[in-house]
This record gives sequence, structure tokens and C-alpha cells, in this order.
Amino acid sequence: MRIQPIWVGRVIAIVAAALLVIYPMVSDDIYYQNMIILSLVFAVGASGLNIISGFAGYVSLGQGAFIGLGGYTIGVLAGKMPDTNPWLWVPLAGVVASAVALVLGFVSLRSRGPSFVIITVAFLFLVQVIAINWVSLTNGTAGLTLPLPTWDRDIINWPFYYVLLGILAVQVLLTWWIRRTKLGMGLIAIREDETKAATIGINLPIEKIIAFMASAFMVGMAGAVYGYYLTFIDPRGMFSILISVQLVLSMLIGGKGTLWGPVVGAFLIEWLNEMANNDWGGGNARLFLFGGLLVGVVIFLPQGVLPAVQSALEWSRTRGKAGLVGARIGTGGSLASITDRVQLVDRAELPDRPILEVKNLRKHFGGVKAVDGASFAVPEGSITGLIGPNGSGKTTIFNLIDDTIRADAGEIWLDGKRIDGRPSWDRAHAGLGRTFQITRLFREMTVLENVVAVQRSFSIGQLGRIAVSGAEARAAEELLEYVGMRAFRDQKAHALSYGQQKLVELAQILMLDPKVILLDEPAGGINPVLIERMSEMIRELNSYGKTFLLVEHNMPFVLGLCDPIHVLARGRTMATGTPDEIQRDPAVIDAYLGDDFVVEEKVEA
Ligand SMILES: Nc1ncnc2c1ncn2[C@@H]1O[C@H](COP(=O)(O)OP(=O)(O)OP(=O)(O)O)[C@@H](O)[C@H]1O
Repeated sequence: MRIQPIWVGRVIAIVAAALLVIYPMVSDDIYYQNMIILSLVFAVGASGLNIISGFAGYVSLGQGAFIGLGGYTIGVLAGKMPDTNPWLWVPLAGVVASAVALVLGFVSLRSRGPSFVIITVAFLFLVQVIAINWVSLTNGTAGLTLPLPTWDRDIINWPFYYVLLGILAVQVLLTWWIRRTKLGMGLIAIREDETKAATIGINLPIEKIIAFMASAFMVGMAGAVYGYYLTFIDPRGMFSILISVQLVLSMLIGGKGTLWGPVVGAFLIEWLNEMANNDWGGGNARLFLFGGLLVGVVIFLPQGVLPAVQSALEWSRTRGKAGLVGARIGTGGSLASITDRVQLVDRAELPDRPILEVKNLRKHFGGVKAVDGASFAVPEGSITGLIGPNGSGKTTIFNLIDDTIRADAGEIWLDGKRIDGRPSWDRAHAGLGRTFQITRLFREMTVLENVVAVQRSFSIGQLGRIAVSGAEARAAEELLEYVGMRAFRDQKAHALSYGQQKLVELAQILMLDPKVILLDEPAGGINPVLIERMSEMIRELNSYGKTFLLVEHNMPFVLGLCDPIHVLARGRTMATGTPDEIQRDPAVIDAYLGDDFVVEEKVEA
């Protein structure tokens, strides 16, 4: 029997945890106990950071602030209420850290990438400056002295050690749980492609704010224990940027986005830190070491240690095997199997009314009038085409309809309700689904996860559900079967061909069960067999009541499928009609189709 790598990992984790539990009982070496205590604090900090940086992709150099805030919470309260047991302030420190993390959560709604990193550094310094200047509360640069431990000197470190170990255990459990829930899936989607995540119904502000608060809670508690353990805290030590750098390094070295990576990284970095202090003179040696390591990791080990080991094991396991990636796409399942998720009706029974309307839509990019007063309607139950020359504004109109870009002016109505002004995820919940001209799957997720990541509605309770399980996972598998991609369910999306990605993106959108499906060049860049399959699926879904609006340059595809067709030129609708009318409209021939096209079509007929 082959031993699965996951079990090897679990056994190592259990043995390591057991060794940590028994260590103070078998050794009274205070030096090593101290070292482990520091490692535990950093492990909690790095693991918390992993929730916003590893999962959600927001790298923060301000994470150390939450350790400091925890320390100051216990320091201030223990000073003001000397008769209360200081341990009671530890959970409160978590609450304080989470409340302050809310601020960073709000910042993340408006900035991302390098600018976010810079803001987090400013945030750390801001907290430090407040701690220095709010002398009446913090005693400024003179620092605060905490009560000395009152227990037996023989076990002086034990309470700190075991409470921190417990906090780390809860932190790891929290991370493990988040990764499995809808919340975790949403965070990873945000990391992979935030704009796309919003279009599949992921409520960005709420999910990010929850993540930021969750990333700081246990860290604040660990900071409080750390402060109590130090018995003296001051702003320069507690809010030093080196602590934050050490946390980021721990996460990167161990492996961001993994469960154990940040923990392993924290122990490794603390050990190096001690070596730099003891053997290489501390101070500058530490800076040199951390700086060098940061550069080295980013260049040579971008994934981190644990993922690198995992990749090596995976490589040895799959060496010489033929990949699934080149396998043929399935012939597709029947529509009957997806009725649990996708509501199907007889198209003939649908009322005669527009389901989507855009009125006087406008978007200018500087001097470029990308969309300049476009108006058209999409009748319910139709496959409506939107065609026009390159640069006529088709994709921009899609972007405006789903709020990937906010319109300058105009109205958008979906199913009788005005939706412009509402954010992307809300429009998705209202019944809008959209694919992209260049497919935008979440590359690091599996095919199945890509489909399951969709959130058809929003509730806080739903975020806590296990993502890949139950009815949701079954529905996702059925949809993948329908588009012929079930065999690829466990493949990472980045390993798929372009055509395969188009099919998975269609399954993903169907998971939303939208009232209107916007398809941006569904036949673009794929082989003729797949084009045929795509048109079959669109036709079949439409016969069961699904409405489509599609942008496409492949004229036989559009003329065979769509009715009505709107023609755009210079950001405005210049003509609307049946395929026949459009083909014969001299203005359309002149602006888009060209004389050759009409001649060819007539010969064929
Ligand atoms: N983010 C942007 N910033 C500046 N200009 C833009 C932006 N997005 C689109 N444009 C411009 O707006 C115009 C319309 O672009 P759009 O992509 O909507 O055209 P399209 O009809 O979809 O073209 P194609 O058929 O080639 O995909 C183009 O001139 C384009 O350069």
C-alpha cells in the first residue's frame, strides 16, 4: 500500500505537537523555552497574516502592530486595574486587535498590491506614533511595566508557553476551517482575480473585512501573552517593523496559503534570528540576514519550503504518467441532469418583454468615447447579438452592465429593476452572469473549485458552510458533466487549454443560474468542433428559457444563433434587426460587414 503524502504530513504535525507539549516537562532549559515562546508568538502572527496575505492576496507589513496592540491592551489594563488577574485581559486584547484590523479591512476596499503594502507600513508607524504620544495611556517612550508572575519560579515559563501553544492550536484550526468554507474559497478567488470574483457573486467588502478581523484576533491574544511574558513593553520594541518583516518572511519561507507553512517558517526564522543575535553580533547582522533572505526567497523559492516539498513529491508520484490535460473533452451531459441548479422553463411560455435594457449608456476614457449613448433591449428568452467593428465599445458595454467598470451616465435595467449603481456581486445576485473575452478562471483553483466558488446569494451564515460539499458540489459536478469537463474536475485551471477554460467558465456562470447570460466572444480562439458544441449548448439552454446576450465576430455563428442583433459603431447602436435585416442593411455593410461578406452569403444561399 502506498503511503499518501498527506498522512506523512499529519504524522509529522502530530509528532511535532507532542514534542512541543512535553518539552517544558522534560527540559528546564530556560533559553530554549524562551526561544520556543518567541517562535510561538511569531507562528500565531504569521498564521494570522496568512489569512489575508496567503488566502486573500493582501500582503501586509503592518501585522506586527497587532502583537503590539495585544501587549499594550494587557499592559494598560493591568496597570489601571492591578487587582484583576492579567490573564483575563488576553481575550480582550484579541477584540482590540480585531477592531483595529477593521481599519485595514476598509483600506483594502480601496487599494491593493504595492500601494496597499505601503499603506500597511504607514499604518504600523501611525500606531507606533500614537503609542509614543498618548503618554497618559501608554507612558510614551518610557514604556509600561507589567505585573511580575506570581507563580513558582521553577515553572515560570509554563503558563506563557502553554497558553501560547493553545492560541497557536486555535489559530491553525481557524485557518484550516476558513480554507474549507465558502469564505475561504471567496478569499482565494479575491487573491486570484478580484474583479472576476465580484462578477460571480462574491461580496468583496464583507469577505475582506471578516478576513482582516479574523487575521488579527488570535494575534492580539498572542501579543498580550507576549507582553505579560516580557513584563516590560515600549512602543519602539512592540511596534518595530522588524517584527512585521519577520512575520512576512516566516509566511513566505514556509509557504503562503498553506496551513503549516507560516508555522514552520516562524520556527525556522526565529532560530536564524537567535543565531544572528548570538553568533553574528545581532543588530545589522539580523537586518542583513532578513533582507538577504527576503530577496533569496522571492527569487529562488517563491512558493516557500512546504509547497516546494509538496511539488517535489507530486513530481515523483506522477513522473512518466500521461496527463489528463490532453484528454478529449466529454461529449456533454443532458440538460435534465442540471435542473436541480438551473431553473428551466419552456421558452414559449415566457412573456414578451425585455429582461435587460440599457439606456443612453456612456463611458469615456479621457478623450476616447468608448460608449457614447448606447441604448438597446434584450428580449426575455432571446439570444441577442451585439456586433460591431473592433473598438466599437462592445466589451466596454459588457463591463458597464456587470460593473467591472462604472458607467459615466445612463441606465441599466434587469428584470424590471434598475441595477446601475449596484456593485458587481449584487448584480450577479440579481441574475446577471458574464463570461470574459479572454477567459478569467481562478488559475490556482481546481476546475471543481472554480465552479463551486460561485455565490448565488449572500448571507453571513452561508460563508461558514463547507465549500466543496453537499448539494453545491453535486450541482457543480453536474454542470461540469453538462459542458463535458467533469473528467477534469481536479485539474488546476491554469493547466487547461483555452477551449477547455471557455467550457469551465460557462459551467461557472450556469452555477449562478442567471436570468441573463452575457457571453463575450464564446467562439473566439477555439476549434470548429468546440464552436459547434458551444452553439448547441447555447441553443439548448435557450430553448429552456435562458436569455443570452452575446458579442462575437464570427458572423456565421452570430447569424445562425442570434435574433435580434444590435450593431454598434463608435459606442452607439446604429442598427437593430433580425439576421436577415442586418445582413442587408447598407449602413451595417458599410460600417462593419463589408461588401464581400454579403456577396459570399448570397452565393451560399
Ligand atoms: N480601460 C480603458 N482605458 C482606455 N481606453 C479603453 C479602455 N477600455 C476600452 N478602451 C477603448 O474603448 C474603445 C472600445 O473598446 P472595446 O474593448 O469596448 O471595443 P470592442 O468593440 O469590444 O472591440 P473588440 O471587438 O476588438 O473586442 C477602444 O477604443 C478602446 O481602446
